[in-house]
Amino acid sequence: MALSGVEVSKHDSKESCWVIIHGKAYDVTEFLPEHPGGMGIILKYAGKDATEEFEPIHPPDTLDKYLDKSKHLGPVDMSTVAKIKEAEDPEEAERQQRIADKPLLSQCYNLMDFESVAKRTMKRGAWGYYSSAADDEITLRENHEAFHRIWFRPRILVDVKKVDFSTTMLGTKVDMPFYVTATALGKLGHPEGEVLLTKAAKKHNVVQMIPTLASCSFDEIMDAAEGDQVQWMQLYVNSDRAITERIVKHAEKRGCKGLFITVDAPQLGRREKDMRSKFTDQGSNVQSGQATDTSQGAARAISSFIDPSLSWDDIPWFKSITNMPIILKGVQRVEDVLKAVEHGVQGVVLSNHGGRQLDFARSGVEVLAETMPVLRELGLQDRIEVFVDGGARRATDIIKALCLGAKGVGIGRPFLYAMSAYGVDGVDRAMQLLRDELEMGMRLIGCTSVDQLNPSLVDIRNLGSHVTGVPRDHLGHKIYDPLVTPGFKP
Ligand SMILES: Cc1cc2c(cc1C)[n+](S(=O)(=O)[O-])c1c(=O)[nH]c(=O)nc-1n2C[C@H](O)[C@H](O)[C@H](O)COP(=O)(O)O
Repeated sequence: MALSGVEVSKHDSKESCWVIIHGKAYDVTEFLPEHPGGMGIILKYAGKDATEEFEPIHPPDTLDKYLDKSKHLGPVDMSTVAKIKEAEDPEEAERQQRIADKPLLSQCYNLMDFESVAKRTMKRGAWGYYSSAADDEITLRENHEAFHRIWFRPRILVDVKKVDFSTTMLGTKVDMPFYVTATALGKLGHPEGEVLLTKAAKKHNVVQMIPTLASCSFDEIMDAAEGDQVQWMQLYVNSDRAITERIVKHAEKRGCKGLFITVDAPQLGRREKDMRSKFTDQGSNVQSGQATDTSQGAARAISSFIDPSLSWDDIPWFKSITNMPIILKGVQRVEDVLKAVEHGVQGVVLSNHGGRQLDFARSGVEVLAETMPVLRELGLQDRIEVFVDGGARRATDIIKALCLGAKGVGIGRPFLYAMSAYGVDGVDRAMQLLRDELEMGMRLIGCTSVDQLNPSLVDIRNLGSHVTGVPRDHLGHKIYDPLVTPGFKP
């Protein structure tokens, strides 16, 4: 016999707290103090239907995995549940209008177009989470700016009739030299979440990296893959190593072809747009003896499990629990690339986490330019695959990175924005646009395959200089220019 909404609504306090998720009631009273996201966010939905809030943040198997079966109270007759009246929210009404007025997908001509549409159409909390970066977001901007300090030295009079930009990454043949990097909480942007990225990656034969903090469950994302589609696993290492071992072994058993251990996030960065979003749940939560300050937005709330003690000493253990290639994601200087070679891992991602961690960390592409000459000098360039991510928005950014020696380039936000604004068709178009740009870029640089891309094709003399130009002389530019100011009488 299904529970009634009235019955559930009686359990709306810390003393007795029931919530409804996907039409079933759960007694979460005892779980409240352990919830990483704090008690407040659950209590806000005590006695009510919390599905909409729950969905983007938690993989579907969360309750089965973490809530004792005795607390699963069974189905609820949803016709008896009072709909949570979202007070008429003028902002939401305007947002819906912007969605209705958004440009046609065919009017998106580059990856930044998707960002522009997503910014106007996404919910504030979701936009805040995806777009945010640490502190003053200097590194976020530098990631893309750095590509602007790399200029091409194209070759001419090369027969570029046939251009092939396929390559291999960790032994997998891919059609294009980029991959879908791990970005958490896909359902914040689209109700179907990361499985849409899986579908688009399959269509364009590029690799998808599955995030630990995906909204979809790991198995859902693996199940969404087709045929011999290759996926990698991104791992945040849990303080409870038994959980980590279980996740890694399961990923290998399911056929993941790479373990990308995130090493730049002993704790998630302070991302102020995220902190200001509605995920900021007031009140704190005592969790295994430590107060969890949930006023740090979604990022902090969902990442308290991450182990800040992770160190080089752990690498032998990882090598003992898996045969997957191990790649360190978030390496930010050549000395650590050399240590990665010493420790016998198969790859590194030169990355600052999309600027979401340490502000003023250098761009991945600048670290790449520092790294590859040293590896070549030591004859180590074939000992390790070097990937880079952060700020890549054009195929020319990808080509620049490959000229400098990258094996492939990870792309994050653009695919999230494309998915959020236009679903799987958006991601498909984004990848198609990159395909078109790659064809043109390779042709105009005078190369017919990625193995021809080399440092002589780029000028990086300015890459390492972070000096900004002379501050723009706005006054002079705009006002004190008598020759062109109409009506000015000298
Ligand atoms: C945009 C974004 C990036 C995240 C990301 C979530 C978002 C919304 N998350 S995070 O919440 O914890 O920070 C992850 C993550 O799960 N794990 C990870 O290794 N990198 C994470 N990253 C970093 C990502 O893998 C790339 O390093 C970064 O996105 C590359 O920069 P662009 O976005 O400019 O392409």
